[in-house]
Amino acid sequence: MAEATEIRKLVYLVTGGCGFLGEHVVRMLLQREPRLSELRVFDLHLGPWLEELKTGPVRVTAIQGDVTQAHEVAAAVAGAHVVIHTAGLVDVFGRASPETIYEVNVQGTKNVIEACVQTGTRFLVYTSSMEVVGPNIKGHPFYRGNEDTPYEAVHKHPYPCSKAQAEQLVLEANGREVHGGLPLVTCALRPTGIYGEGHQIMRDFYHQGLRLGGRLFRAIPASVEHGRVYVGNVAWMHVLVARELQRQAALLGGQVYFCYDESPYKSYEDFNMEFLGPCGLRLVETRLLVPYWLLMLLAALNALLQWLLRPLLLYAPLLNPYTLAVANTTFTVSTDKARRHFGYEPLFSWEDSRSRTIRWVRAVEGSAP
Ligand SMILES: NC(=O)C1=CN([C@@H]2O[C@H](COP(=O)(O)OP(=O)(O)OC[C@H]3O[C@@H](n4cnc5c(N)ncnc54)[C@H](O)[C@@H]3O)[C@@H](O)[C@H]2O)C=CC1
Ligand SMILES: CC(C)CCC[C@@H](C)[C@H]1CC[C@H]2[C@@H]3[C@H](O)CC4=CC(=O)CC[C@]4(C)[C@H]3CC[C@]12C
Repeated sequence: MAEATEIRKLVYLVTGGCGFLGEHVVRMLLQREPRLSELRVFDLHLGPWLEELKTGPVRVTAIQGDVTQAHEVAAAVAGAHVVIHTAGLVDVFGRASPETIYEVNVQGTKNVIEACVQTGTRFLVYTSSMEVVGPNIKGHPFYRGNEDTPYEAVHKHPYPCSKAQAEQLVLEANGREVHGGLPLVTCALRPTGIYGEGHQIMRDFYHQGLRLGGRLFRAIPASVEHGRVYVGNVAWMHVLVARELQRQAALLGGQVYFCYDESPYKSYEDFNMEFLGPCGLRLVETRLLVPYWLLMLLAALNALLQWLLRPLLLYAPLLNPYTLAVANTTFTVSTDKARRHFGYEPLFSWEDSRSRTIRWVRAVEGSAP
């Protein structure tokens, strides 16, 4: 017992800790970070599930707050040893304005960095995204690329632009002197498309399939490959990199790492069918019926309708020119940088990730869309 209290001395803060990824990071920290004494969970919207975590040996502090408010962030960061900054506005559908996306993703990240500097917090892990690299607006494929693969990263959409700016801020902050005189140590993780328990878009596809009588219609050629990564492995990578950042600051500081695991490379739709198939949906081949030019036209029409209807209502369908371009461009990563630098191995095998996700989709069955 004395030993346990001696070991438990670290305070971690997870921003966005009630989101899809954030919840997994929070739970993973409680399971796999034995040196944790307090876990602060900061989010705009706190989840009721946090209550059940408050009975364990780690003090779980729920903080309702907004990353765009510098004073709220500084208050939450003060006294924390490590910050894992996953909070972000993930919007590629036009639900939020570009200004709001920048405010949350860029200004929010600036606030987190400044809070670390002001309060003396030394270790910052940022959840970036593969989107900071691509796919680019030209639709160039990124095939089995790694952190050093040259790629023309040209973006226009506010989400990837904001993530790229925020990532750069985090990396540039590495080495800055924090309150107390020691250097800040930062790094960024770049997940590809995350899937697993709690994945809202998977839930939407599932309900859409149910509404269409158990069918989904193929829109994208099966030859277009996407890199996907299981949420539990992304969470595990955050826990591990946060730990190793403290041990190997010189090696890990200022670095970026793609998040990867053993999930197979497949088209976005074929990959989703790995889970939706066993839950009773089937993918109907419609390539001949829906040619790509027609999809582009529909996507452009959706964008126009979104713009025209904006004063009256929010029209934000899944299909728009940006999501179509991303869905239709091969983007896969193949790297071992995280293994070499901090000994990362996926915690969940593909089989395990798949069965956990299927179990979750089955549980979603019957729940309201
Ligand atoms: N979902 C995906 O496939 C990928 C996500 N990411 C990144 O991972 C991070 C987490 O994403 P998800 O869990 O998918 O999204 P999410 O929307 O489920 O979680 C984001 C969390 O941030 C919180 N948040 C948003 N604005 C906030 C604000 N102003 N102040 C405080 N909290 C705020 C939300 O309430 C939410 O709980 C994001 O930074 C995202 O860019 C990166 C790659 C892929
Ligand atoms: C109906 C269309 C033809 C197909 C729609 C699928 C799209 C909604 C999704 C295809 C690829 C997804 C993106 C990709 O996984 C990379 C991402 C990384 C992030 O950081 C955030 C999410 C996303 C942009 C993800 C969003 C949905 C897709 C565009």
